[in-house]
Amino acid sequence: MTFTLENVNLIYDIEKEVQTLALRDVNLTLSGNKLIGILGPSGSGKSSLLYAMAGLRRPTSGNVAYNDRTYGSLSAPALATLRRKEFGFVFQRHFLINYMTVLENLLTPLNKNTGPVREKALSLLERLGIVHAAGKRPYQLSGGQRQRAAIARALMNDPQVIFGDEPTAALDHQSAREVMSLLEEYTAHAMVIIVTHDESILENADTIIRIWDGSIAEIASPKAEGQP
Ligand SMILES: Nc1ncnc2c1ncn2[C@@H]1O[C@H](COP(=O)(O)OP(=O)(O)OP(=O)(O)O)[C@@H](O)[C@H]1O
Repeated sequence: MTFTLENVNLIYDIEKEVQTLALRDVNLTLSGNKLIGILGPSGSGKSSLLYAMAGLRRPTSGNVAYNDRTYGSLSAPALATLRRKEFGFVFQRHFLINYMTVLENLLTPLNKNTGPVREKALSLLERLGIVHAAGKRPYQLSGGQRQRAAIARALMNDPQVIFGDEPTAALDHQSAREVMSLLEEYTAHAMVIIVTHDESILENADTIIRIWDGSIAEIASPKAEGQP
């Protein structure tokens, strides 16, 4: 899979007196099953970049394309279908539904409760080490367990790309490391893009994009640079 961003600008509150230029003339190409980190200070535009790539925010100008599909030429329902089929999302807050069990939370996005879908959900929970919690409600889990459940839910549709917006921010160091290991493991199947303030969770990243005041300040490939 490949993302191509061309001259992307994103202005919030364009109709208001005070506007924010969150992305400034961003040009970027990303491809392959890699762990990609987006780093930068608070307010620098990290989430805006992630949401523009995920098709959750339309840029004010410029183009974003995923493979051969340019978002600007897709209708809102077509873009929503693309997101549902190809992308998985993990946020800082888990957004699990508290009155449903963990298993039901995994089944809900697919809207199916057939045998094979249940099997898949259970096997994901098994892989993520929380199958014993399948019948529990999210509020009965620890923060780390809830985040694993959120990752399992994001993996239910076999996404080609996983977008994580500060997925470890609410976790202690040990849980954050475990969640990152799971996401790193998933790069065998998909591109994983993580927004974070915390550079330490990106120690195994293939690519690190540093963003500053809405512009890309640097794109580094730490692993490649570390090789002789
Ligand atoms: N919905 C919105 N409406 C208006 N301004 C917004 C909106 N979302 C973000 N902004 C502004 O756009 C700029 C970039 O925000 P963004 O959330 O992309 O930054 P960030 O680097 O992810 O920040 P943080 O690390 O604090 O989450 C900031 O100045 C922010 O105040």
